[in-house]
Amino acid sequence: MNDRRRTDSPSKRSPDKGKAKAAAKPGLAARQAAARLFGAVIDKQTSLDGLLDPVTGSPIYRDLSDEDRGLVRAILTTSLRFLPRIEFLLNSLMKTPLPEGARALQHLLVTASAQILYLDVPDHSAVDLAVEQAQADPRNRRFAALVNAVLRRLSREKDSLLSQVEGRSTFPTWFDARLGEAYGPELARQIGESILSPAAIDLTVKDQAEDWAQRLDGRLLPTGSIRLRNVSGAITELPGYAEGAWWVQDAAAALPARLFGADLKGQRIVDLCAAPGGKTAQLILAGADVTALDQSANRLKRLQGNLDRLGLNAETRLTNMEQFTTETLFDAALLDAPCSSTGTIRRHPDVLWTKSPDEIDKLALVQERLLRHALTLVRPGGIVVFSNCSLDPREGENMVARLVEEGLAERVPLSPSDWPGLEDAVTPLGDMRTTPAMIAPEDGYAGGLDGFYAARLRRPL
Ligand SMILES: C[S@@+](CC[C@H](N)C(=O)[O-])C[C@H]1O[C@@H](n2cnc3c(N)ncnc32)[C@H](O)[C@@H]1O
Repeated sequence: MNDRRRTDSPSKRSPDKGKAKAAAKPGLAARQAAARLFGAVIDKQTSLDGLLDPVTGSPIYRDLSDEDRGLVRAILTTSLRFLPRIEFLLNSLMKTPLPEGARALQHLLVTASAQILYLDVPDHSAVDLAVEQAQADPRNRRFAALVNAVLRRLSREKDSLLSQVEGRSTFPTWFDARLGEAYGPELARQIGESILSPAAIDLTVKDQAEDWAQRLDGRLLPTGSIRLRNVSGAITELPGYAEGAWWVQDAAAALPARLFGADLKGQRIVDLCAAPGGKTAQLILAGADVTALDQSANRLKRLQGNLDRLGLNAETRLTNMEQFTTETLFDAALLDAPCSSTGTIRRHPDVLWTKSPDEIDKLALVQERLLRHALTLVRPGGIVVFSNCSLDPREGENMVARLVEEGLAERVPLSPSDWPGLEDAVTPLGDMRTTPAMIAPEDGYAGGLDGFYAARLRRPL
């Protein structure tokens, strides 16, 4: 339920206005901001969404004009999408590696290279501004000539350099290894390619999906979601938004709630990690009586706002689900657990640079704990759907296998024939596994799905 429009396209550049007073030259403030924010992602593992939040984000970003914000967003997402390729090329152009601690210089070079290689920014302007940027920073001043030489060469030899890195992995080495191990080299390669372009915007509609697809010039996907073409303007201005006819939800994110079945009338379902509420809304619409929990007050407020707009009701509870107990056990529970989010790399290309393998292993343990608790909240025979947006089986398949083996949960397998157009997403054991390589592009609509895992489990009788 992300109502804000995100774009990777650089806005037309214009002189920095108003707040960017420090800028000596038009466009310089945006480049300086891009390099510093890139450093915050790469060196301090700060999330890009957090940094670029228009209200609570970094002042470095918030102080920019709207147009510069668009440019900075484009530079950052592009730098992150193509980082290993950019670094490879930069290394190949330098006679000696940069000094170990020269992080600000590295960030400057990467963000300038992203503009030259992949963005619609005139090369000479990207080079000139990068040199000026180096001169304005005492840490980088002595490298200004190097910046000039390397970027000019990058610009001159762009075509041949780009062909050198075509097909080269865009992931950190550790993630490449994990993907290869989980999916095999070919699928891992396809998932790698998927990160190079931004994800499409998908909508879940309350009803009349075909009509809405027509009205919004969207493509009705086999998942039931509507995929939009390039949206120009705010998503909130589209027909149906104000009246609460639909909400933004990746097509894969709309699948886990469907594992309970289409008609949930009379069922009491607890949505344990509910905010911002996309899946809660689906469960309510299917007829369930929903209790929605989240431990974040801000996010629960967003969930309530979203449900209000959609005209839907749920009982909401601000609580850590691990401390939540109930006298009357629920018929079913959805646990859409906090995870590494590696399935959302097309939308969040910072994820792989802000998460480490150790963190993923720790998150898998948290999810296992949450799932064990979720199973105690439903009646014997009750269903628990576990889901997350990770591509790593440690957080999904492997963890669920342990609980099934222990006898704490029984799998209620999905049948591929119940998922027309998504048969490949049903695993041999009957779980749902989507990847960004699924759903081919068609008629100008982008392809791809977020990487999601979902298992339908039953509490044994
Ligand atoms: C992946 S998001 C859920 C997305 C949501 N199901 C949807 O479809 O819109 C995970 C949510 O779990 C919440 N969360 C994480 N740990 C929790 C816990 N122990 N108890 C309750 N909520 C938790 C987070 O605040 C976050 O909102």
